[in-house]
Amino acid sequence: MRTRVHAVIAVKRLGLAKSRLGDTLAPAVRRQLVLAMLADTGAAAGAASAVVSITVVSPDRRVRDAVTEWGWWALAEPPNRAAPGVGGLNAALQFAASRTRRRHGPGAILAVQADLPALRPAELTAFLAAAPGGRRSFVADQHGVGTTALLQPDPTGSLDPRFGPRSADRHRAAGAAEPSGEWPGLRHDVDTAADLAVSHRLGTGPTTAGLLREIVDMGWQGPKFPTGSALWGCPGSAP
Ligand SMILES: Nc1nc2c(ncn2[C@@H]2O[C@H](COP(=O)(O)OP(=O)(O)OP(=O)(O)O)[C@@H](O)[C@H]2O)c(=O)[nH]1
Ligand SMILES: C=C(OP(=O)(O)O)C(=O)O
Repeated sequence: MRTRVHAVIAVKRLGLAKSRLGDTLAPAVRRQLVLAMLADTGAAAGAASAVVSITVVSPDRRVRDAVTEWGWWALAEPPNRAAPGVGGLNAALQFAASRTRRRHGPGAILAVQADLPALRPAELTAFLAAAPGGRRSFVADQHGVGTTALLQPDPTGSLDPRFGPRSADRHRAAGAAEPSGEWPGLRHDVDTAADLAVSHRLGTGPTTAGLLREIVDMGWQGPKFPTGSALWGCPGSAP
């Protein structure tokens, strides 16, 4: 597919984000990590040649302030009482897609997860090139279970995101294509400490790398996890 693509990214409240890292990272570090991964993911997505805009939707003002500083468009998420949890993510992405088109006009929409710190622009470019023109396409995560990116190439078509548990199956069942490609950075989202170690090995973008360096300086031993560091909520909980 060769066209201009608008990327949309959703981030929940920093205090709630990446709860599966809660046993490993102190809350302040976890919040920093969420922002660092967002910075690297968005920068890599924006550096892909087809991507012409980045919009981040979040109920958290700190996320929106950071995004504005980085030069992307920050959208406040409307309260979504009808569909909390995962429904909240899909509703947030639909909202961002519709506002993006209202702002920029009709165009292809790419929903990208916010936690792909090892994403390379070339991977996204390869995915976009491999995606067929007439239907939605998605990228399954490293486990083949979740979804890291969903593309609606039709400039006026609904994104119809189905993120959440077993979302790869759900996108497949909804008729989305699954172009093949290795794309390790595009497939490796970070949910757990083990995922973080994998992304670290793949090579993260500069903001996540800088934060990980700081954490190492404070006691993290490379991709292994430290014991006894004040930064880690649960000493010895190595992946
Ligand atoms: N704006 C918005 N983003 C959401 C919402 N729910 C999830 N997200 C984001 O969607 C992305 C994918 O979610 P997950 O990979 O499960 O990340 P997470 O929810 O931070 O991680 P856990 O707390 O460990 O489940 C993350 O960037 C979340 O911040 C929501 O209701 N609104
Ligand atoms: C919401 C999803 O992400 P995760 O599996 O990272 O929670 C998903 O894969 O649809």
